[in-house]
Amino acid sequence: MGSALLGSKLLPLRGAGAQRCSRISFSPGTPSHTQVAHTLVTHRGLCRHNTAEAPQPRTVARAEGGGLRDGEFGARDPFPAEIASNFGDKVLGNWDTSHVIRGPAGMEKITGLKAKRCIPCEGEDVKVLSESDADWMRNQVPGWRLTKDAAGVPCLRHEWKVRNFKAGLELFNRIGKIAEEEGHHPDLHLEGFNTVYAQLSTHSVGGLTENDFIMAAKINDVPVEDLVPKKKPKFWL
Ligand SMILES: C[C@H](O)[C@H](O)[C@H]1CNC2=NC(N)=NC(=O)C2=N1
Repeated sequence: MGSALLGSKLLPLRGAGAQRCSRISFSPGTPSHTQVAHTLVTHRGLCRHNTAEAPQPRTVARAEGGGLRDGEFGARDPFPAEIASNFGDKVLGNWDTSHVIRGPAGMEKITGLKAKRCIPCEGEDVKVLSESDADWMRNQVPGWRLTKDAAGVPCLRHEWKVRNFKAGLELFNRIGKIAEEEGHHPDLHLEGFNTVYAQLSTHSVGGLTENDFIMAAKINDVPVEDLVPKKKPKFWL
């Protein structure tokens, strides 16, 4: 079985029958997706499927410079067996499923919303986002959904089930710490002793701004494993 090196992750490649992989590349995301330099690898080796054949010499994947060669990066070409299996009709998602291409681990620390800081809400640079911009940016804050608050103002909302009331207060504190650092504050609710929800909108302009998405991305990094109910191990008999 061959493998490819992307950043520091080794990706297993499952060949369907013996194939010589010349190059693995990755397809472009949505046009406005920030195309960042990926470590493009070339994989020279034999992607083997049946192990009956004698093992062939396999060169180690070699990482090349971060440039996007030939202007394309995308999923590797499908193997004949994958085409024959009609895999195109069986993949998950609908025609409009938007696939977010993730860069190598750690990249979001230097790009994207998490690396940004909120700007003063009263400044003239604070712009209300259009519905389509808000909808596109929502892709970068998994777990948050676009809705409206009680006053009908567009906002981002995230809900957590916590172990108990005390855990809910602790979650408030962890989120509050970020809000104080950023000078941008969510509305926090703790209901029924174990349901926390946060709503983000920019009150000074009565709508959603980039500040709200920056906060949502940072709140997504808050550790909650010790606050949410322990996952019960599932045993399938
Ligand atoms: C002076 C202070 O920066 C402003 O009042 C900030 C505080 N936090 C804020 N948080 C949110 N969500 N919206 C605001 O308009 C806002 N304004």
